[in-house]
Amino acid sequence: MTTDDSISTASRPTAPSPHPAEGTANNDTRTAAISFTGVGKRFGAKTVLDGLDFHVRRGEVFALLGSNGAGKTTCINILTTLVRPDTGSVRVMDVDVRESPAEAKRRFAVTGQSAAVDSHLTTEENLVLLGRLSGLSRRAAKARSRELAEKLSLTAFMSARVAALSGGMRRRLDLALSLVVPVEVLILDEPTTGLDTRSRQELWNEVGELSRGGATVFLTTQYLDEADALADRIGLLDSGRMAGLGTPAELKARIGEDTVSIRGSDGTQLDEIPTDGTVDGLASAIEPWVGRPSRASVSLHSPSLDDVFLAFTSADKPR
Ligand SMILES: Nc1ncnc2c1ncn2[C@@H]1O[C@H](COP(=O)(O)OP(=O)(O)OP(=O)(O)O)[C@@H](O)[C@H]1O
Repeated sequence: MTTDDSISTASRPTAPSPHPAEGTANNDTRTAAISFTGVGKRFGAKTVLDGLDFHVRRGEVFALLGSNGAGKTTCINILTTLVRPDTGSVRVMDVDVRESPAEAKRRFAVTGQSAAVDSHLTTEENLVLLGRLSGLSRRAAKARSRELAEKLSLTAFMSARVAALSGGMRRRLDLALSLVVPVEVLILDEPTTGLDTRSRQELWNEVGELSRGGATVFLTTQYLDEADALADRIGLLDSGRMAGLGTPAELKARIGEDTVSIRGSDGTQLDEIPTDGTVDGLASAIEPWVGRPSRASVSLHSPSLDDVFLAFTSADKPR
């Protein structure tokens, strides 16, 4: 028997039913790390965010997933006070980002948007400079730089000029820079875009460690495997609304159960039988096929996050 992680178009559920957006789960904004409440944003005639409601719990890793143009960066820009929403409100650790932007900014760090990066300086010089600009003494800034370099495997690159760093090292430096001053909420906008598999894995490990240390992590990504590997909960953004929200397991369970596929020797699908994932369930699903002369093969399919994404978002919706 083979285990098939992919799913054929024929057997993929067309849409989750019902299609609940759990944006109101944990709707007490005082206990949320981040809350979007009724957030709307238009650019010209285009509605990018359409009354968006969701909450990120304190201490969790939350991944916002969406297709190109779904509005992920717009969410980050509103959250980080770069863009004003037309309607609704966004709070970070119970601070309204519009009413008190300076106070909100002290609660979060954003990777990749550190204005202080100077590619002519070395890794260490950049880290120390940011520490000094953030009010640390020279000695404290140096100590913090070394501590972060060790944590993010940057020690061997401390004397390298940033311009000479690889993409993976540059991402790590971005992450280190955002951690110079400890914050409660870490915002990562597509943190591993363009990185190779090993660098992505290493960055995921770092994010996991930060999360275990108590930080709330809010990240956007187009990579389903990234969300699956990292996130406690995932929000699926589609046409400016939260089309689905839950743990990876909840979202997968919502679009359907495991199925057993029976195929003939020429690959034709002969039967597809829902199963509950237990050994007994599998045995009873394949029982009618045992001893048949067709030399049928059997494979088990569990819904993947790709299936979830396809079921909750639609390619033909306007973006
Ligand atoms: N300043 C702007 N002016 C006009 N349109 C904009 C502006 N910023 C974003 N948009 C539009 O809003 C939509 C959402 O963009 P956004 O960058 O938030 O999406 P995204 O989910 O981050 O996409 P991607 O994954 O491609 O980065 C897009 O259609 C984009 O063209």
